[in-house]
Amino acid sequence: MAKKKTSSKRKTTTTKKTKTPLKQRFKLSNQQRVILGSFLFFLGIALFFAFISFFFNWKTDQSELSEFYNRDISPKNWLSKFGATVSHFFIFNGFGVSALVIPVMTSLTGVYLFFDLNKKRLLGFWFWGALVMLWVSVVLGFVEKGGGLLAGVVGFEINDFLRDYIGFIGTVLLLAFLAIVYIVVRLKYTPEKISQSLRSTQRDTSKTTRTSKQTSNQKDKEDAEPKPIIEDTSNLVNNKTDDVLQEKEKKEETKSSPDTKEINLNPTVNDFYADPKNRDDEIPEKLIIKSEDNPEDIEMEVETTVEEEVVENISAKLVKDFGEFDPKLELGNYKFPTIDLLKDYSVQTGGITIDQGELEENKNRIVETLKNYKIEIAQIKATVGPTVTLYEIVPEAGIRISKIKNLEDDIALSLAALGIRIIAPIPGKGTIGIEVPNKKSTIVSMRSAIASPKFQNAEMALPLSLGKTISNETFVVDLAKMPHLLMAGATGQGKSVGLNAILTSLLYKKHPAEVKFVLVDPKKVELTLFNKIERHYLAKLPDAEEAIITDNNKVINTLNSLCIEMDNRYDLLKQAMVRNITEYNTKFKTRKLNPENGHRFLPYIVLVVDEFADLIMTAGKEVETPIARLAQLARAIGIHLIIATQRPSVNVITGMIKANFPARIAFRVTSKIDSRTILDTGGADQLIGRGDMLFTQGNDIVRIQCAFVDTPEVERITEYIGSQKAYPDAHLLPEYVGEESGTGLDIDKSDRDKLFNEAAEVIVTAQQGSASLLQRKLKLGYNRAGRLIDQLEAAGVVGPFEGSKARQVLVQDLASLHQLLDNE
Ligand SMILES: Nc1ncnc2c1ncn2[C@@H]1O[C@H](COP(=O)(O)OP(=O)(O)OP(=O)(O)O)[C@@H](O)[C@H]1O
Repeated sequence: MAKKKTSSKRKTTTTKKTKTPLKQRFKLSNQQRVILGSFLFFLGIALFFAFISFFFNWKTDQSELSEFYNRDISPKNWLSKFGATVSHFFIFNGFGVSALVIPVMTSLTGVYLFFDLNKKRLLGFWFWGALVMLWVSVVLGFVEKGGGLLAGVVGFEINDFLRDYIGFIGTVLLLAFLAIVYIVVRLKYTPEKISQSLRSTQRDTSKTTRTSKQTSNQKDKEDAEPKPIIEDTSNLVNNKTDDVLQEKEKKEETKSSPDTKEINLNPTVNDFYADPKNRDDEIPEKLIIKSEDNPEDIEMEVETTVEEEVVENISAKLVKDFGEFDPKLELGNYKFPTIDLLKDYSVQTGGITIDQGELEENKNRIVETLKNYKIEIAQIKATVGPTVTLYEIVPEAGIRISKIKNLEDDIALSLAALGIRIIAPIPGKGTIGIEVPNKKSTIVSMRSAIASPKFQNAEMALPLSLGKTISNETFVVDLAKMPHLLMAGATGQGKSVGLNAILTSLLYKKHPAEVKFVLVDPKKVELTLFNKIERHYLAKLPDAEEAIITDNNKVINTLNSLCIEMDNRYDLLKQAMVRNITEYNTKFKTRKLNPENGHRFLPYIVLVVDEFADLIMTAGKEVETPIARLAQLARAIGIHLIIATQRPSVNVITGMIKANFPARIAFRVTSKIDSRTILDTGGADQLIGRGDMLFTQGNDIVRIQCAFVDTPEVERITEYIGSQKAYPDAHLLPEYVGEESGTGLDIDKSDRDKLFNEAAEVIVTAQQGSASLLQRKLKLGYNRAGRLIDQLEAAGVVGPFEGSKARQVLVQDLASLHQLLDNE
């Protein structure tokens, strides 16, 4: 038993193993194909001549067949002994006259192999050819007496056999039946088609007599339909009708094979136009439409155009083979932080409680205060938020809103409460809003902000869950749309918590492959917790030890490096012919961009600067320029800036910065002026602090209670992420060689880099003096490219360093460059 089992097992494995190699073994190389093809073609011709001459010489040659090895005897067959023997075998002993099919098929096989045409079609030819040959020889068996030239032995014997068993009539009927089967299956002729074709032939003949124009004999054959007729001048003329039908039948198969051209014998005009559309991989064909109904018989020549082969085909194939590129694959097992890492503060504070007494009291005070100013109220409505309650007032008819607006400060004073803000009117509504702080404020936990469906279902590039609005709705915005955010607020009002809330939002929603943070923390303590996720989420300069930047000098390098990254990304976008990072990444994911050409998946980069004022004070323009440049240009390529400052004074938030940061968050500030600097309007000075903030994205101002995330929570999250498998290093930004690291202009000619001349040519040709260009073109590291640029400067090819801008190229063209270098 056991033995049997093993043997059967072995059997199955061997068959499995041999299946593919066998197929491969029969796969001919191009050379072999051409050789075998031409051999078969000529063999077919030889056989044809041998067969033909056999009909004349068979009697004399037959007696000499037994003397095959005797060289003195030479048969009369045109192909001598070979011809006589083979013909005798196929014609006399085989199929008689119909054996002529064999040389035809042999030559045809040669042609198919030579041109590497559709093999399935060829097999069809062989199959039907063999059947026709057999059928004809059996039919000829009726007239053959005792085997011979007409039916051959095979035909005669089969005929004889059939007659013995089913008689003469039976044999005739059987053969007739087989003929019908052939016509229907192979030629696809039905009685209607035949009669139609007959009718059209009649009409055609009468027309031919009427007009002497139509003389082509071929037309009769082809005009199978009274509908518009398509004549494929390149193909059809020489095709037999059955070839054509065969092709139609195999339409599906031939579509994929560029060597066959299909034609519909029974086409409608739609078919005609649809066909070329579907076949973008074919050679152009000239088609002529002749309209039967048109008495003048106008010929229209239609040239089908060939669509260029598009790159998409390759990418589609790549996507089919490997699937879409998944940037997350490297950290495929990465787990997003869980919601339970965040604290639920509602347990502590008990959520928002509506104190009816407080509401009533406030209402009365508002009504009374307004009465003092002779403002009658028609209606009042309260919305209780986490920190403030909004009283919406509809004044009596005839009271001008501007009057209330002017009395804003007096009303606030009369209500005698800190944090009162009057919105007159509430945008989009005809009402006036008075925000009064709640006696007992509620903490909006980051947990609730993250868990809210609004955030969870947000389909945004960089969703931020900032907190809750006055009507208790979670406020979610897309940083990518802002596209940069300016944050200001006096010390202790919730800025750092706000930054943490922003970073936490992104950590909960974005995979490490999708977003990278560049963190600048001059205070050195606020963002240190994020060090733990350096190899997951942070980006840094190649030579930086710590990813979080605390040193102001390094900030300048990082900002300039980001500018280089921005330029590089723009170059990539340009090459990919897309307008923004989303389109670029989509194209990259669908494998339409080749990584070998420098293309890569681009993660979003979020630059967070805590304490911008400090930076501006110490570095001034050096910081302002790259920041402004990034703010102006970086939106399309996925670099977004979040800048926080304690001092929203005009020398910190300059006009240039302000103009490029339409989205702003204001925590409580100490003066109306500060509020104006940050928001362009008052209001931030009337906030109550502790995360109470105003957010604007250019138009409306929304009051939000910022989500609260405490240090231990951030620590838990960063630990959770940090303990998982990470990338080998933080995301590396392009190297930036600052001014101070330049080697000066006294570079010795003999110290020049080997690639100096090549680099000079690249720079002069592109008329762009940038190290990153050299990096890309000559595939260099940034340091070497930087050195080359310095040497080029020393040689007078490029101008001096101009901050983040590319250096000026001082040589106009290659001829001047060569002249310059030769004269050195
Ligand atoms: N959203 C909030 N909800 C509740 N309390 C908050 C919120 N934000 C801040 N606070 C409270 O205010 C305190 C100070 O906040 P935070 O450290 O963010 O201020 P800051 O503006 O960054 O101050 P500094 O500029 O001095 O660093 C926190 O410790 C916290 O108690």
